Amino acid sequence: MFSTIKKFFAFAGKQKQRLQRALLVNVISSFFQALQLVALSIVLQAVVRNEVTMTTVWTSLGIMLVSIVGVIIFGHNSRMNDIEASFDMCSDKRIEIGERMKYMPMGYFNANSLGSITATLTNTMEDLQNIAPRVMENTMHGFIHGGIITIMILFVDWRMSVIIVLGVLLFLCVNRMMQKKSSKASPIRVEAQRSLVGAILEYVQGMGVVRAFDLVNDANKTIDRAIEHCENQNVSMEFAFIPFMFVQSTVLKFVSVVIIISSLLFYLNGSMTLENCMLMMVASFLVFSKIEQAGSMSALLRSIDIGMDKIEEINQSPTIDIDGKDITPTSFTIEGKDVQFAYGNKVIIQKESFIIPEKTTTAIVGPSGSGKTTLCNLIARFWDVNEGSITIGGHDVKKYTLDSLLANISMVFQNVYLFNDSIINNIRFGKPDATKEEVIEAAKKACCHDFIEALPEGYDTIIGEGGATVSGGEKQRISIARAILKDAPIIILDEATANVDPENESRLQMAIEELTKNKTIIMIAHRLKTVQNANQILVLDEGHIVQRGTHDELMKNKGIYSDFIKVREQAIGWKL
Ligand SMILES: Nc1ncnc2c1ncn2[C@@H]1O[C@H](COP(=O)(O)OP(=O)(O)OP(=O)(O)O)[C@@H](O)[C@H]1O
Repeated sequence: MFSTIKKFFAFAGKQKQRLQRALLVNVISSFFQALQLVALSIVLQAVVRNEVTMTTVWTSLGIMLVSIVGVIIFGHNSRMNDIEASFDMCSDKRIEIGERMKYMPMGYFNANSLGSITATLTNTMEDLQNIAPRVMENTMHGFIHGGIITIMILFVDWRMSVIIVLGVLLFLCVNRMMQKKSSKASPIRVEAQRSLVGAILEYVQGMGVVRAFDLVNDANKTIDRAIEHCENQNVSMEFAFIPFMFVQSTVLKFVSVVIIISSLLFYLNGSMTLENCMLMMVASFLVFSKIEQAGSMSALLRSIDIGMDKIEEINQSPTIDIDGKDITPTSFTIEGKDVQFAYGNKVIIQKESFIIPEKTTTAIVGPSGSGKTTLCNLIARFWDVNEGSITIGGHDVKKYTLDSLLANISMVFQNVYLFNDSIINNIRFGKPDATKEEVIEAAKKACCHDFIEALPEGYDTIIGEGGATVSGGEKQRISIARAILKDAPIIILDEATANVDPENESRLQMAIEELTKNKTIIMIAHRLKTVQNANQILVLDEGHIVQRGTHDELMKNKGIYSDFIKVREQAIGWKL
């Protein structure tokens, strides 16, 4: 229990001091609460000695009033600070993780981790910001309050303090057993929540497929199972705690009874005054009320503990430019030497070397799955090569910070992702400080100005998440406008025109020509014209560069390239 509290403060980062201040104020509030016992002692003393006067009434009333006002002021202040600091702590963590994610290797973001990341940044964070302050406050307040009353009782009769301390130790033993049980149940519960979020994400993302193939019932079954599993884990965790809570509570009640009986015995044998005996009877309930509350809340400590671990696990995941330097290359020639890369055990690029001279166009062609996209992703360091090296301007891409590397590269993907934001902001991703005029100029060059202007809100039109409210061709032209605005010297382009209608295709082609003027271009080429005009063609097959040269050179030799062209001429796979 105490290790989790300690961990919570370490986890709090910048908010640690505020949380500690809140705890200090909580201690003061507990002192004020304990004053009730002083007021009670005065009244009992006066009643037993038959000396009740108006002074007794006013004094005890005054103390009670001070106690209540103190508890309200300090308790309120402590709670407000605690809640505010917890919200700030979680928002700091979310921002920190968001920043870190930009520098994590792409391998981290697979389908498996998506549910886990989402669950951690939503559910777990929500739990931390909503539940953690209450659990921490109640747990700490309970023990501080109990501790203060025990110290006060020490001055009245040390024997009672010993009984209370023994009772609390017994209580802590049971609580420890509950924490152990919790340490087994909580990870399963957290995992069940992660699976549920993963299943829901998959369901929503795959909604198109679900409908197209009428899989609504099958998909529902997966979600139903995840919901049921999550529910079962929640219920079984709660059920597992109930016996411990019951025993904890019984221990405290039992110790209260021991205090009452001992007080009576001490009074009967003359070693305790009547007023102290009565005071102990009342104190026996006061001292344990908050501890009992702390005990039941502490069942949740383990979930908080695991939540913090999950968050830190993401926050401590390796980034890829830890040792990078801000490099400004003087040339943009790209060179790969003995590049080998595998996704897990599956080798995709097999010890290949290549040179892409600056301001030239290199077309990468090859069958589906041959590794074209992977090779481009290695150049932009979405992934790190396993062996060999890739350099830009003579510097290994691993030596750059990610920011200084990506400043030199614009990528236009086959699957364009637009954010749920205005069109102007989506284009500004290429250059966040661009003026509206610059954005419009880029949009004109990318042949998307006209359709944007025709939209009801023009450049301020909000695009749905993933760019759902614009067509595929329009999305691509917006992404080209982004790249034109960025004006990076290296362009990596997945020239995906296969699914675009002829009118869109010619516009897209004009946009691409504008984008690629005077740049170093690496293009996964689909159009024969592009391939024919490229300065160099790399033909990939099963991760090997099996042929390289210009179109004319490659056509002179028999091989996969000339076969491709022949097949293409029969209108399969390539566009003319
Ligand atoms: N993130 C990933 N994790 C594991 N395997 C992957 C991943 N991305 C791609 N692959 C696998 O790597 C191989 C090469 O994929 P890549 O996308 O580079 O091929 P490609 O030549 O660009 O294919 P296409 O022309 O169909 O887009 C494929 O077998 C693919 O299944």
